[in-house]
Amino acid sequence: RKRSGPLPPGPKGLPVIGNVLDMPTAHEWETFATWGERWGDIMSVNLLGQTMVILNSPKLAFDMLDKKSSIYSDRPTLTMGGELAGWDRTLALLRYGNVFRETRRLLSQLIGSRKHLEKFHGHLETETRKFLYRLMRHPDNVGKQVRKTAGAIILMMSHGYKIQEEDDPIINTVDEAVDQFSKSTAPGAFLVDVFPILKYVPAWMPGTAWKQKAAQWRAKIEEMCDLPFNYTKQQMAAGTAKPNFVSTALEESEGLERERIVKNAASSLYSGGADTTVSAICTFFLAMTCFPEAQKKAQEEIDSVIGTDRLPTIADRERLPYVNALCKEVLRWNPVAPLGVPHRLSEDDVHDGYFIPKDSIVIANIWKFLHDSQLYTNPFEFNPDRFIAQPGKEIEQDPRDFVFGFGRRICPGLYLADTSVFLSCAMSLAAFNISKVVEDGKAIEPVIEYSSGTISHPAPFPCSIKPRSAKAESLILHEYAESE
Ligand code: HEM
Repeated sequence: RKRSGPLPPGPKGLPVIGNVLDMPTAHEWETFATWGERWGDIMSVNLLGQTMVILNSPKLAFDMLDKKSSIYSDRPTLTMGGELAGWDRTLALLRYGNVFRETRRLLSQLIGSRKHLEKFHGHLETETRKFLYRLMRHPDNVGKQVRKTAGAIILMMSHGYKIQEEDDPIINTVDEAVDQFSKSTAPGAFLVDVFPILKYVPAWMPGTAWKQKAAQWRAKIEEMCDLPFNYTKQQMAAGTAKPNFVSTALEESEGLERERIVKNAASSLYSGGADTTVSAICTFFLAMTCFPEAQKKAQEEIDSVIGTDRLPTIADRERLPYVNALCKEVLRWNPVAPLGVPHRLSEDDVHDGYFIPKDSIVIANIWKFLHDSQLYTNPFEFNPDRFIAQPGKEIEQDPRDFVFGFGRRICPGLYLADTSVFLSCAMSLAAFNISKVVEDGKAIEPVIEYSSGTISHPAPFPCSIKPRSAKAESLILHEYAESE
């Protein structure tokens, strides 16, 4: 192909394999940020002939992925996670085209703006009150309670499904499937992603255990899509369905192709929404355990604005600037998707004098944007005050401009995510004191450690969660009884 400029700079690779051996295997965002210091904000690597462009500045991400989104909105094909395991039926890995556009249109009708979300405010508040109650009863497993709540919120909206308190079969299936997403799409975990031709190797050949794994994962993903969808169809047939995304979309239009699109769009809501929100809310609990000053300030604000006779609601949001700042800092400090999801360029482009060939994979290093000392003072500190107006100091950039990605691929669940994170943080702060676990008179310092992979989670950490007072405890019980 004729090049109309040089490729963006990057480390010199080896013949044929290019930079395959240079690629980091964990916390890639940190290595990419270090590379950026040497090679610049736009750089590229070559992986067996595949160009991968890494963007280390938000301006470039906006100029390319947002302003030129008509050509930067495809997704790369992932042989293991996408083609073989079957994640390519969900929106996050769907190729750019008509099915993609229709799926985005359907999701946008449901949750595409703050206005759309208003009709779910009551639902979100009720589920978050139940979350407080569950957490009070089982304070030793925050992650499990957060996950159950995210599932309860989304499955009601997507399929009109009310979860069972214990051992819900749909929650169990979708959680198992979602857990496989990061495993099956992890860069470099499977040789077949590097040499797609291997997918034709027969499954009986020795050394092909990964093929059986792909088949098992595929079966689980099918179950994840089918189980809740069949539930909704049965409810529709019996005339007992509560209005939900699937029933509304199927009433709008019929046919097998329509069913397929609606089924996959509905499971994209769960698979895209559950794990991400879970990571953000777990980060909140970790931050509150480690930074009691921020917690105290937020609680003082809630007490003075709302009092202690009720829990905060979405309507209180405007009046709680510090709690809002704290939520922004939760999204910034350790972002849920540090590298977003890779975009793919569908036509040759020239940007800032560099030639970017068609089919290049383009990665926005969101983690770097959020830890850039030109945008954030002491970026590694957890400091909600950076988002509060102070004399002589400008408010720092809203991390929500970055954390949800870019262009036509921007997260379709951003308003739902933003509202869920606010409610969980505000209500938990009003109800609980979150602190370090004390053993033999000594406070256990949590280790702040995050997993690699598309969705990054904090490693399990000890924390103590107790109602702030007897009054807070009876408020949690009362609000739970009301919501049931
Ligand atoms: C704090 C929570 C969340 C964060 C930080 C987050 C972040 C992201 C990011 C960075 C992307 C990739 C954007 C890009 O390619 O440029 C994305 C995509 C996506 N998100 Fe979210 N998300 C969150 C919550 C949610 C929720 C609640 C839902 C649904 C209910 C959702 C559904 C999706 C879907 C379906 C995609 C794929 C979009 C596409 O490929 O067109 N996300 N999200």
